[in-house]
Amino acid sequence: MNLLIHGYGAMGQIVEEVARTQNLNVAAIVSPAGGEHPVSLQDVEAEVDVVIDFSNPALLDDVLAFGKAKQIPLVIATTGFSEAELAKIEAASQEIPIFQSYNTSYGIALLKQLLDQLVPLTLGYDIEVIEAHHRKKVDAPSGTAELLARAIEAKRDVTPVYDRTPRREARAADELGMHSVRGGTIFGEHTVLFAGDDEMLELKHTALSKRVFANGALAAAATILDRPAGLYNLTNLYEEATHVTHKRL
Ligand SMILES: NC(=O)C1=CN([C@@H]2O[C@H](COP(=O)(O)OP(=O)(O)OC[C@H]3O[C@@H](n4cnc5c(N)ncnc54)[C@H](OP(=O)(O)O)[C@@H]3O)[C@@H](O)[C@H]2O)C=CC1
Ligand SMILES: O=C(O)C1=N[C@H](C(=O)O)C[C@H](O)C1
Repeated sequence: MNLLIHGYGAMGQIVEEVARTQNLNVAAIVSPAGGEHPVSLQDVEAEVDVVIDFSNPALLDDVLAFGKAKQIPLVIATTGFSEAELAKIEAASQEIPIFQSYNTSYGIALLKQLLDQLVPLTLGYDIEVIEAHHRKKVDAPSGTAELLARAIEAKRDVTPVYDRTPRREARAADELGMHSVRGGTIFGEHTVLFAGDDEMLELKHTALSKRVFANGALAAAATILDRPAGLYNLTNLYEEATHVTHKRL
């Protein structure tokens, strides 16, 4: 697998490190910051089989154009896309295989499976999503919090509420509160809180390093390499992703 890493910030650098420990060939690195690497996908000359993107939504058009021109699969792990940008990803996936997920850890895939089963049983409980990340994170709420919100919305008639500041009124039953904490070096915590009368139930995922995301992205890359065009995520790659992401580093 000749890998191209697009975005060479905190995650791009960890993907490179993990790829090398797995003896994968990092054929090219594109770093908008420059340095020793090309700053743009247009400058890549190496033979590439798959792209792993941990960058910024501003670069989405470049990533999709590159994948389509080369007819190679993309792993898009960047967060913070608008609905229009997600629609562009879906449209491009008609031409090439694209794995897109706001969280590439296996634990979040498991959490989503749990929510699919649990949320229909929680009528009468108020649901809130609380996420915490490092001080450098620019998007809020996290992509994962949005992913979890979509999973909850699919199973219960709730509407996300991002800010209660301008209101002075009691919480409605159909609210889905979304909360972001930023500070320090927190790798990523996501809690789904079910608050009932005189009791609370919490489902919580904690990333203990950034390697968990790199490992999942590499597993996704290996898995979609030979897939037909289409849009993939950890749910529809569930079976295949299981054994790969559980491999010990
Ligand atoms: N799906 C998942 O499991 C995970 C997703 N992520 C997501 O991946 C993305 C990257 O995370 P991380 O590596 O921590 O972030 P960093 O800020 O450390 O790195 C981002 C990279 O994108 C480039 N970049 C940022 N903004 C722009 C811009 N406007 N135009 C051009 N280039 C830009 C940066 O270049 P420069 O250095 O020049 O600014 C850098 O190479 C984020 O969206 C994050 O939420 C992160 C972890 C897990
Ligand atoms: O920026 C991060 O660090 C992370 N971003 C992703 C998100 O927005 O959900 C995934 C993970 O939580 C780390």
